[in-house]
Amino acid sequence: MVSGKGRGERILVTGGAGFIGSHTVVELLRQGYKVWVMDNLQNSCVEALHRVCHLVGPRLSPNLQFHHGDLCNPADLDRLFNASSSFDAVIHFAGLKGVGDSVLNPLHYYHNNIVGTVNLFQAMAKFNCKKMVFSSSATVYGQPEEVPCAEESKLHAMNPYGRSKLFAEEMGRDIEKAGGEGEWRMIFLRYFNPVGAHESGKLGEDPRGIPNNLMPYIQQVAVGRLPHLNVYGHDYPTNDGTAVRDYIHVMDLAHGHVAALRKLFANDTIGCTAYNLGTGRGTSVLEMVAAFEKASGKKIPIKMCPRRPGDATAVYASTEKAEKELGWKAKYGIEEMCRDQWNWVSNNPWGYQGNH
Ligand SMILES: NC(=O)c1ccc[n+]([C@@H]2O[C@H](COP(=O)([O-])OP(=O)(O)OC[C@H]3O[C@@H](n4cnc5c(N)ncnc54)[C@H](O)[C@@H]3O)[C@@H](O)[C@H]2O)c1
Ligand SMILES: O=c1ccn([C@@H]2O[C@H](COP(=O)(O)OP(=O)(O)O[C@H]3O[C@H](CO)[C@@H](O)[C@H](O)[C@H]3O)[C@@H](O)[C@H]2O)c(=O)[nH]1
Repeated sequence: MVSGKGRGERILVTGGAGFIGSHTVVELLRQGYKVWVMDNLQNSCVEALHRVCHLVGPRLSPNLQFHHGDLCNPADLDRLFNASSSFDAVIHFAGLKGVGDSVLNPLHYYHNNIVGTVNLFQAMAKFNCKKMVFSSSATVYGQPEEVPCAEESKLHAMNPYGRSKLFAEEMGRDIEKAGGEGEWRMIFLRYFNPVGAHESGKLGEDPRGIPNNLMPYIQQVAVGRLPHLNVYGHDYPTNDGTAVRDYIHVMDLAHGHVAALRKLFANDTIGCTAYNLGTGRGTSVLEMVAAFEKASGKKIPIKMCPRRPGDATAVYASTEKAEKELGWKAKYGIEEMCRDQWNWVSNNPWGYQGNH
């Protein structure tokens, strides 16, 4: 069990204006860290960070600095590392995340996610900041041969997005191996399906365009932006025929990042280690729809459709390693995820920027 508050360590958070990043920044500030967000706002807006400041209040908000910059531009990284006299650790969220989009635009994904990560590693090496928490994904398990997915399972990417996560992990392992003992410390957090929102209703997921993922799609149906939910596949060998996933509350993820940071600072033999962040529980698409209807009091019309190519039947996490080594365990269930997601979307039906 790794515990204790941050002692003012200086943390660079790439992609910190995004969905998971903004929720994590709230927790980092509350735990006493000093945070620099670097984001090019290609899938987010600065309003999310204004709200973070509002949530943590005037005492802690001066500990957050925003730097508009692109990881694909090494000069942006150099400027930031120079201006801040380097960092104690980096949490690397920045990346593009659309599975289907990555199949259509592979070069765009490799450029942004791989070149961006190479540049970040180079800046970290140059400025001697060698601790990183990286946003990996359950996507590195591909179509899992066995569930629950354990960290030592075979890794297999099925699309350019997944390959960009797997390559980044492999890159990290190579860099760590090439360094001296204890020189680099890296934790790869493999998230399952992040959903929900901050309990205040001030922060949440605000995707651009038509959402690809289940919960953002449901939330837009609930507020009348979309007419119905397409349920992809109703002939899976599951209890109700729909696919099963491990949904995890974004605030549980935020706490998972704080636990990972503490581990990085406390343990000089961590090397490169991967942890699943999931609940260990599987929920079907129809169960998720029912839970959201209950939380919101809204009917979500559905249309049964064929399976979405590439989707697995059931994916959920083995959670033992994170529990044992990070002292972290998800607290929230699907009721709280749906409650907080509804609170966010009912207060912000058009996201951060109003009616756009
Ligand atoms: N949300 C999920 O379902 C999920 C699941 C598993 C893993 N992940 C990973 O977690 C991370 C965060 O995901 P999210 O859901 O918060 O996504 P998000 O799109 O909301 O946040 C990503 C942020 O990174 C920024 N960004 C992207 N490329 C950048 C670049 N080159 N330079 C600077 N900033 C850049 C974007 O503007 C955005 O603010 C991503 O790496 C994603 O692949 C997400
Ligand atoms: O409109 C929709 C959207 C999704 N689904 C289904 O809902 C389930 C969950 O889908 P989705 O929310 O898209 O998540 P995943 O396909 O499990 O992938 C997410 O979770 C992975 C594991 O973390 C990440 O790697 C991916 O980036 C992220 O998109 C799947 O069975 C989908 O077929 C629908 O039925 N209708």
